[in-house]
Amino acid sequence: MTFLSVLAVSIILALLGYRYIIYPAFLSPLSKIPNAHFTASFCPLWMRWNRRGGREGIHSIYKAHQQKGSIVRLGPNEVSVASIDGLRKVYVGGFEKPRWYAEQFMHYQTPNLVSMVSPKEHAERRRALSHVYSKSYLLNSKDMQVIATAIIFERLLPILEARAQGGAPVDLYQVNRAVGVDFMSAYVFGLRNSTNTICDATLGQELFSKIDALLRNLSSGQKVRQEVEALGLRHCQAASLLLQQPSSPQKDLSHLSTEPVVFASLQNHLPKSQKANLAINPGVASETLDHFLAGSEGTKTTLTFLQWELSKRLPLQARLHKELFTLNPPIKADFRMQGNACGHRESPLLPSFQALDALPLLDAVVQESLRVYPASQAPQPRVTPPGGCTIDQRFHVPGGVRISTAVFCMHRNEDVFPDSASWKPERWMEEQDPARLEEMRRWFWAFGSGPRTCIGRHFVVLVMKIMVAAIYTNYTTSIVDDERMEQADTFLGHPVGEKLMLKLSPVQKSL
Ligand code: HEM
Repeated sequence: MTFLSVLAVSIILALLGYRYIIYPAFLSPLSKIPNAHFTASFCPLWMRWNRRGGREGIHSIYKAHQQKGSIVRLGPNEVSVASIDGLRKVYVGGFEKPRWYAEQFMHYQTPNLVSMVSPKEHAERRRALSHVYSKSYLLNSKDMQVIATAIIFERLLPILEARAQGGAPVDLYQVNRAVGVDFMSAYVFGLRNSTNTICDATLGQELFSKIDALLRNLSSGQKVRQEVEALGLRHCQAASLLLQQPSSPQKDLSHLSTEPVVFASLQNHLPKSQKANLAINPGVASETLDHFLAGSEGTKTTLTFLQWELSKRLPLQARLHKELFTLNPPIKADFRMQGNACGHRESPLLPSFQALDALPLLDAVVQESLRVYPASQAPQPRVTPPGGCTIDQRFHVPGGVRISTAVFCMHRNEDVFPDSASWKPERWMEEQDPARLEEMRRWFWAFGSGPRTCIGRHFVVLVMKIMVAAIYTNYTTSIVDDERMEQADTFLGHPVGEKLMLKLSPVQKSL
């Protein structure tokens, strides 16, 4: 080897050393940020190891925050923040999402709210949907009343009642998932076009195994994607037909029907030229399919953990039951069973959603379940803008860096939520200091914040409250089998055992 080639190799090695070790570890502005692991400043392998097999590495990130503060460096070009200032800068500030979202959440090769990158396109879509997902709209929605009446009295309670009478345990994880997707599909596509996975368990199994394969990137992903997209398109076509029919007054439950609320709102916001087109608009198809999938995934995790925690506390169930009986009318399952569990009958009315929403213990139970067991505990990544940003008034993060907050790290802050891993609904009711309560609310981040906050948040909270009220007005629950009830370290953190067997006992007998 000649002197010149040795010199050339040495220069190249020195440049590489500077580029990949010296600069990122000692000279980059990121070098001032504490490293989550001693290799994090120059090597991405630590986080890659933590993320192996689809994991999120959330416990390692949390531990790093506990030891090193509210901002930590996860890799040469990646940081995690867990502070109010961080949330304000990154999420309220509207930093862009990385391409990962588009790859993961696009349907029909067309973006939807979750996967949209362009802020203008995103703002237009939000405008089309904000109204029908707003709290005031949902709490006053006749469609939602009809949907809830049909699902609770026609589908859910007959099945639960049959199980409670027969003493057979119920897998609440499967029930919650079915309730979530049936509610969502009814609100999006109209009650007549909704799935009925509560009553049709075979349909449910088939649908949920496809959704799991799609969302968990199993090898069958491409074929399954086509099948799920075809299903979404069929729902859209049915919703489109429903919109074209003249509406008729509702006489009894067997003829119940509702608007395809979300589908209609999207159609109404299409430009005139596209409205006349009979083919389903791909943007509408992509958006509605995404909500359909969120409906299946969103409610099941938090609700299942909520029921698990309540099942360990009989006195709390008794308090909740008492509160639920103040509703007028209470959601009672006192109907005559007729042959098949899903048969039609004269139905009692539900209480108003405003009254349901105002119940303090119910609210605290749902809020605490969303705090300890949110559907996704994972980091929500963004990319810093070209000028970068300064976090906590101390740390400058340059442009083009992957930056994220994980709800797990916000909700497990011991200074804000003492004994943070414990499920204590009382903390939302018994805190006497308004400043501390306000602080808890500021750190509560189950639905994200800023322009990309969850559009379905008021919808899922309402569905969860209806569901908890329907069950705990009528039954007490106790655990039969809760094997592996810990939350998976994946983007969607379902219970690892994917089941929760509970015994339902009619409430009068046990309280
Ligand atoms: C308990 C259940 C749910 C939880 C905990 C939850 C949580 C979240 C979070 C944290 C985000 C923000 C993600 C980010 O910042 O990148 C989000 C976004 C979103 N969620 Fe939910 N979600 C739930 C259920 C639902 C449901 C049922 C829907 C159906 C409508 C839905 C629709 C969406 C959409 C469309 C976005 C994207 C919003 C945007 O980028 O503008 N979510 N959700």
